[in-house]
Amino acid sequence: MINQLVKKIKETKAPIVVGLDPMISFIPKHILEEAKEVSEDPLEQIAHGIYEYNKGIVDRVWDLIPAVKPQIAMYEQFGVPGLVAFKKTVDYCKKKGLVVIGDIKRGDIGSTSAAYAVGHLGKIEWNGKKIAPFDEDFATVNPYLGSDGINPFIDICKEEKKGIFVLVKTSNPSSGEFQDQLIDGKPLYELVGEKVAEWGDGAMGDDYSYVGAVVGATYPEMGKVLRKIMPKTYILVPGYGAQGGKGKDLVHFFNEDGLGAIVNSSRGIIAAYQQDAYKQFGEKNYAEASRAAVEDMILDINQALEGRN
Ligand SMILES: O=c1ccn([C@@H]2O[C@H](COP(=O)(O)O)[C@@H](O)[C@H]2O)c(=O)[nH]1
Repeated sequence: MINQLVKKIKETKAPIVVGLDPMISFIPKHILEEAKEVSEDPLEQIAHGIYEYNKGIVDRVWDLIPAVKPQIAMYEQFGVPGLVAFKKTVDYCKKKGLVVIGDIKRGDIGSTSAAYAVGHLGKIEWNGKKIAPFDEDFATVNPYLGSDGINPFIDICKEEKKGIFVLVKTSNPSSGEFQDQLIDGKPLYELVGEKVAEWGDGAMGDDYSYVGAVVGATYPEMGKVLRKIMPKTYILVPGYGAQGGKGKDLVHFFNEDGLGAIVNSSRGIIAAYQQDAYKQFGEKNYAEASRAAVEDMILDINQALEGRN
């Protein structure tokens, strides 16, 4: 799947991911009103609204982008109907030819990690049939439990040609509390980066590894260091837009050939119609506003990359 992701990034010339992190306050009124007709159950109404809202955005941006990143928490909060909306979103995006990164941030003791890996990236066997439960192409993984927690994901990635992005340096303000702690003079995120490169060596695609890394756009200097430590690792870079990251901060996350990183924006794209810059589109045309925001993001990042040469 890493090969497909790289191919799609080259085709679209868009090293970006649209984060599908729906919140009720983002969903236009006309969609929520319509959702009330489909069920008596409030959770099912919300889940229906989420799916229709996502579909509207995906229909207007799929041709511009290589990948989407649905954040499972935004669906899980609405219980089983929410998870059904997550799965329907994954399937719809894949039907549109998009690479799907499930932002699930899992990781546990080996046996439990194996179950997470099967559920999200692998297949179960039942009555002689193989069934892929959630079937994302990539999943985000938390490395805090060490190799035991990561290896089951890597095994499934090799079997299914899928991939993971391991949290290395996260974008949030307090990420340094643990991740920047020095161990024998080295920050923990560097040690994790070294381990990601090592895990990745055993799981190579054509040019990049199935084992990627998450490094926040809000820490560009650390991104520069980590790029060098993990030359064959694709870096998923959240923190653009709503968290303050800008194209000019991100050039060092990329390799010289302009590959090696893919930048996520969620709220900045899917709720663009609520922002001053795109308010003129209006609520009904929310998806058009998202398309304009995607075009602006691609331009911002590509101009920054061209400017460094
Ligand atoms: O370090 C990290 C890891 C993951 N995320 C996730 O990315 C999106 C960001 O959303 P925005 O609306 O673009 O801020 C969200 O799903 C986070 O859980 C991250 O932000 N930082």
